[in-house]
Amino acid sequence: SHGWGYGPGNGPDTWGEDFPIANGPRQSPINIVPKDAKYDSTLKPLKIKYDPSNAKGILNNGHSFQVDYVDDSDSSTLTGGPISGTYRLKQFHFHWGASDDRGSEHTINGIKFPCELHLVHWNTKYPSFGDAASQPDGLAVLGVFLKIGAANPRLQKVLDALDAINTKVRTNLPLRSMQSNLYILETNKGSGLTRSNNGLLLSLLLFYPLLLDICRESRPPFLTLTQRLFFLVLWIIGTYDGSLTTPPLLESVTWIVLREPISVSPAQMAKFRSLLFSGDGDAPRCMVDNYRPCQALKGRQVRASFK
Ligand SMILES: NS(=O)(=O)c1ccc(C(=O)NCc2ccccc2F)cc1
Ligand SMILES: [Zn+2]
Repeated sequence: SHGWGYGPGNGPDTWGEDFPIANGPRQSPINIVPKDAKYDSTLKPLKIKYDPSNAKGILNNGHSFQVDYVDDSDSSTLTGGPISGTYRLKQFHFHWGASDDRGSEHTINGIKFPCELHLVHWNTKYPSFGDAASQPDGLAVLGVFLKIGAANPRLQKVLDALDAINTKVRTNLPLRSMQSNLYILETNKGSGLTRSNNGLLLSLLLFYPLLLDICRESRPPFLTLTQRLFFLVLWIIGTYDGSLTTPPLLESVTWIVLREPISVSPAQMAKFRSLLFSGDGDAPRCMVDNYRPCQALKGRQVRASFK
């Protein structure tokens, strides 16, 4: 039988046949309406710690491409925000459209972004990702929107590796040339950094890509004093209890969607779209529109970390 996918015969509308949870009470993605999100002052600062040496391999799994991480230690973790305990980074991947008017899974006031990055973490109170994936508090996925703008040099390193995984491959390719440099960044919420200090916040956002510096060949430059002084504030536009957005659609994800998008250039989007759903030897099918449409909220509360 043909597996699930995003085509006419096996797309999101057919997933409920093999995965009845597709119509469950906490499915993802959703449309986020900021004015309906509840400001939650108890949300702690999000602490993101990513370690350069953990990037393991890059893989085209026939639905997206993902960069897998070694997750046998707490060297790349997510804590704070709405979650309690420590969640380990397992992999990150993307969803994108055939054109810039669509591609993201979550939407904001119905607006679609051309691409959405998912950083997938699992709760270390469980022995493995597979165990955590079936628990209501097992996973936490950080969702970051990409918007069309200047080319993102950090993203480019990942995209350069795509030539080697143009078609669905089974094994992880070594990422020798893609040692990632991700920084230990404390975020803080209330230290006088209000929305009014736009200047400071704006300059902070210049450092923002550091967080998502998903790979850089050179040795990480030592953070300058000013960088140390900068606390990165990550505004959460919506956090809610949801699910995996692809089969098995397990309802085990605490979603944390960030407000600030990162940039991607049209040429870089073309690179995403050069990937194939198909495997070697199959008729080539461009990997585009690999996003699930928004699902019903079913009474869920969406919380935000800012007014
Ligand atoms: N788009 S997303 O919501 O961020 C998402 C994240 C991870 C998966 C995944 O790991 N699937 C395989 C899988 C699922 C359950 C158990 C083991 C697995 F390998 C699927 C979707
Ligand atoms: Zn995803």
